[in-house]
Formats: sequence, structure tokens, C-alpha cells
Amino acid sequence: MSADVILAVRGVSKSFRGLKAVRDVSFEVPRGSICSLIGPNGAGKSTFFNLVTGYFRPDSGTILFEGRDIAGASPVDVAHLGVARAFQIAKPFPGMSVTENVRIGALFGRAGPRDVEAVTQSAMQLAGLAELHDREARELTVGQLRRLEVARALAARPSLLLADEPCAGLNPTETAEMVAILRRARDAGATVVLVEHDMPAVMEISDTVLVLEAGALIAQGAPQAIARDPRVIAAYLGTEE
Ligand SMILES: Nc1ncnc2c1ncn2[C@@H]1O[C@H](COP(=O)(O)OP(=O)(O)OP(=O)(O)O)[C@@H](O)[C@H]1O
Repeated sequence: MSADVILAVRGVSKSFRGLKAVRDVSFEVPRGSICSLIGPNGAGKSTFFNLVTGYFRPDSGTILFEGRDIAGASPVDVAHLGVARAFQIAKPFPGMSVTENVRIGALFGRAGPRDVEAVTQSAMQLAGLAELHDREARELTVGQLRRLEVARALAARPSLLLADEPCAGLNPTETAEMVAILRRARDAGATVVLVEHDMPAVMEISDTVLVLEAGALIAQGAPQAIARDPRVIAAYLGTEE
């Protein structure tokens, strides 16, 4: 595996009681890139995130993160190695401030004790939350909560950020902000993989798009090529019988 590949997935499969949720999937994510995982509902996108973050163990295959096989490692171990996940539904501590919530990400992450404050501040800055630093999480809008979730994940200083539908339910202004935040996260050193249904955002932000359908990887490539791919169009729109 080349040093420029941060995540290499090889022949990964996962079934739930006979239902093949992920089928023999292989791909590589170049370090420093932004990669989107798309596909119709039930395609296996969330299952894939759960496999990478250690919530599920694959039935077969390897998941090499920075050259180390993390298939079946615990979520805590995977996080300590440098993989962070920003969930679609943020569950912050509602009575705590934005700063306190982001600091928790830093405390459980890879920053040394002396760096916790600086890492907390820079994650808030990157996510555009500096002005909201003393707001209680319960007062935040959906868009602000989503940014708090990304900031909490980034405060762990991940080298790989997995973002779960970061643009879901956001208005166009908030979506543009989120795209800018994810680009800044990449520029600050994190490779970003997102699951996303917002196609304009996917087209704008992605270096590579991976398409899953019924658990199988049916296409991968640059966004423009993916948008023209007949298999992808058929997967989304269906074909006439
Ligand atoms: N814990 C589980 N137990 C049983 N079946 C599961 C489990 N998790 C996922 N599945 C099944 O695996 C398949 C893939 O689901 P998954 O949630 O990964 O799809 P998805 O692409 O993330 O869909 P969506 O876009 O709707 O979130 C589905 O048929 C789903 O019902």
C-alpha cells in the first residue's frame, strides 16, 4: 500500500442474517483527498462507516488504515489511531457550552493535555463557531449543531474524518458553509470521507465519488464522470423494463 493511500479497503463483505449489506467492496482513499460515498437508501453506506469505525466486524476482507488492518478493532482503538466520525444527528451535552462540547472531543482525542485548549479553539474556528463559543448547545440551530458535531470530531485531531450526511437538512447557505468547513478540515490535514445525498454538494466538494448499490461498489471516479455513468443513473433512476 502506498504511503499516499490512507485507507485501503480490500474484499470487504458484511451480511446481516443472510442479507448482504456490503459485498466484496474494494477501493483506496488517497491521503489529503475528499471522497464521497453515495448510493440509494439501503445501499450499505452506513454499514460501511460502521465497519471502518469498529462498530461492526467484517465477515471477510481487510480495512487498512495507514497500513494497519483495523477490521474488527474496537471503536475506541480505531478512534485512538486517528479516525473520527461526525454523526448526522449530533448528540451534544445540551446544557454545556459550545466550547465545553468541543473540548470533550479534544480531551478524548489525540491532543496532549497541554494542547487541549489550543486544539479546542482551532476546531471551533475552523467550524465557524468562535462567535458562538459560550452558547449552550441546546440553543443552537440544526445547521449550528451540525457544525458543532464536525468541530467535536475535528478536535480529536483525526487524520481521517468520516462525515455522515453533513449537509442533510441544511439550507443552501448552510450547505455552502459546510462545504467550506470540510475543505478547511482537509487543508488542515484531515482526509475526508463523507456519506451524502446532497448531489450538488457532492459534485462540488469531491475529488472522488464511490457509488454503492445493494452493497456492491458499482462505480468510482471523478464527480463529472460518475454523473454520466449509465450504471449510476440506472441505480438512482431505475431502468425501463
Ligand atoms: N444492524 C443491522 N441489522 C440488520 N440489518 C441491517 C443492520 N444495519 C443495516 N442493515 C441492513 O443492511 C442494508 C444496508 O443498510 P445501510 O444502513 O448500510 O444503508 P445506507 O446506504 O446507509 O442507507 P440510507 O441511505 O438509507 O442510510 C439495509 O438492507 C439494512 O436494512
